[in-house]
Amino acid sequence: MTSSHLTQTLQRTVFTKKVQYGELDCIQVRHPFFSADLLLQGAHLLSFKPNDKNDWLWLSETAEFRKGVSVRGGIPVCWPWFGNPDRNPDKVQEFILDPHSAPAHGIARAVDWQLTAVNESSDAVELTLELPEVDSQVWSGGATAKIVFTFTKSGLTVNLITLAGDQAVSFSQALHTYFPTSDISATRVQGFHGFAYVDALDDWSEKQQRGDIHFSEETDRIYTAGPLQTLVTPEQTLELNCNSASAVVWNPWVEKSKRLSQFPHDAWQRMFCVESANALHDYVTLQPNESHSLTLSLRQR
Ligand SMILES: O=P(O)(O)OC[C@H]1O[C@@H](O)[C@H](O)[C@@H](O)[C@@H]1O
Repeated sequence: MTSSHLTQTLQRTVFTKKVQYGELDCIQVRHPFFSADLLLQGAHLLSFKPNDKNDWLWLSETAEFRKGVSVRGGIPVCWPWFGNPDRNPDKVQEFILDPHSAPAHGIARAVDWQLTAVNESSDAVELTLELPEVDSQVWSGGATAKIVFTFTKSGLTVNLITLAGDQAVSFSQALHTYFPTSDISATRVQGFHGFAYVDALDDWSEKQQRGDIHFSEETDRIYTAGPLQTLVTPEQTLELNCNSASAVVWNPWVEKSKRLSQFPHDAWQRMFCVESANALHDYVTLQPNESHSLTLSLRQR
C-alpha cells in the first residue's frame, strides 16, 4: 500500500459519531487502530479496545442506560467528592451542603457533560468534555471540571482537570476504573508493596500492604499510592500510571454483589476496580483560579 493510499484509508475510517444507548447519548470512536465508547452522561468511558484485543474495561452485562443513574462499569468520574460524603475530610465536607443526604461519589457521574472538542488524526483521537455548572445548593465549591480522553493504538489517557472559581476550594475525586478478568483468583495488582492503606471493611483501620494484592474476600481499601501499578490477569498485563497519591482497590465479593445495582450475582469473579484517586488525606485544595489535573494512563505490557 502506498503512503498516499494509507492516508486516504485512514481519512475514510477515522471518525466519531453519536449514537443512543438506551436513554443516553454515546460517542462511538471507531478508528483503524482502536475503538472506544464514551457516554456524555458522567463523561463515562464504557469501552476501550485496541484493535483485535480484549476490552480493557469491564462493563456489567446488566448495565442500565438511564438518565440520572450511573452505569456499572467503565470509568465513572467521581467528583467533587469520593465515596460517602461524611467519610471525607472536614475541608471537603465544608462545600457539600448536606453531607448526610448527598449521593456517594459526587454529582458528576449522573449529569450530562458537554462535548466541546474532537481531534482526530491518523494515530490518535482526543475528546474534551466539560461539566455544566454545579448546583450551588448541592455543592458550594464554585469550581468547574473538564476532562480530556486521548485514545491511541498503544493505550489511553484520561485527564480530569478542576479549575477553581473566585474562591479557594477543597475536593476529593476518583477515576473509578472497572477492569475485566476471566478469573479473579488468578488476578493480582502490583505496586502497593510497603504502602499504607485504610481498610473500609475493618472499621477504617490503617494497615500496611505486603507483596502484591490478591483477591480472596471482599476488598474495599483506600491506599496511599505511588505513580505506577501493574494489573495482572490471565488475559493481559496493564500498566496504570497516575499522578495522584491515593488509589482505591475494590471487589464486592459474594455477599455485597447481591446488594449492588446493575451487577449479576456472580460478576465479582470477572471484575476488579483500581481507582485513581485523590481521597482521604490526599484531597486537593486550590486557591482562587488555580487548576489541578488528575491524569491516568493505561498501557499494555
Ligand atoms: O455502587 P457505587 O456507588 O458505584 O460504589 C461502588 C463502590 O465504589 C468504591 O469506590 C467504594 O470504595 C465501595 O465502597 C463502593 O461500594
